Amino acid sequence: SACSSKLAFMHPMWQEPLAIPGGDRQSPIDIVVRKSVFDPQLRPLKVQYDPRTCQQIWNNGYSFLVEYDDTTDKSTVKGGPLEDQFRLCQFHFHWGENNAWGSEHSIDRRLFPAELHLVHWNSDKYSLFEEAVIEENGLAVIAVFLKIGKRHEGLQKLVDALPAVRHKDSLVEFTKFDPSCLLPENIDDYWTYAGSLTTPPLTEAVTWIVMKRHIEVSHDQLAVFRSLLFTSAEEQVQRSMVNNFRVQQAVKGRTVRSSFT
Ligand SMILES: NS(=O)(=O)c1ncc[nH]1
Ligand SMILES: [Zn+2]
Repeated sequence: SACSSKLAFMHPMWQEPLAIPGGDRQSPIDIVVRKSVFDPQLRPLKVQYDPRTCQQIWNNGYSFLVEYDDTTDKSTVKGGPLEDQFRLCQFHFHWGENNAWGSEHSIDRRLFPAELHLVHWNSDKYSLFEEAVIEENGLAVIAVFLKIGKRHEGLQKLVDALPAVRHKDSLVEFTKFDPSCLLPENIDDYWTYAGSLTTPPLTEAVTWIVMKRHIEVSHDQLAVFRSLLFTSAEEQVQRSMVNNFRVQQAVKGRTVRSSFT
């Protein structure tokens, strides 16, 4: 699927572009729990992923992306804060050089060692990711925090494939992976807010759905993430792919809603 290959992940992200589109609903943010507002109208999230739509993993010089076939409505999310049905196009992670930081969002300033993003686009309204990426209600990203703990058996298949995409622009076939194994058992408790992509084009098209419950991965599994490189095989100087998160952005007038009290 072209859902993310066309998105130029400029890096390092810390060279923030001068002009940001709109600029009043940027991501990521710190979620201040006591300022979030419980919304009883938020429905449970309905996630339906088909592992047969899993296609490949590639290193785009910013993160590694697991890409899904998004030409049909086989892997979708709806419900929750979403009015429409959204198609999964890819998932990726953000992580730190150590376990003290790495996530893009934080909860009352608490950072996690890593954060999973499952990226979906509004297939009720648009026919391509590229169309949806510039529209206000075009995208929905589910974020899940990772904590260091017991080994995540479902993640291991992905970890084992990472050495094959060590360098920027490397790609391998990767199939039959069900990303619902990366969701916490309880997906009914989440925060949601209107935000943006955290990598270029930084468009303000995202309904963020940040899970309250985290998942656990082992120290060794996360160490393999850190063995990836930002740089391509040809480059003289190799740079470890770590700290690939964006600086947090101002909340401005936004309200973060919670699906739980
Ligand atoms: N990190 S993010 O999920 O906001 C994203 N997905 C595609 C481009 N940027
Ligand atoms: Zn992301």
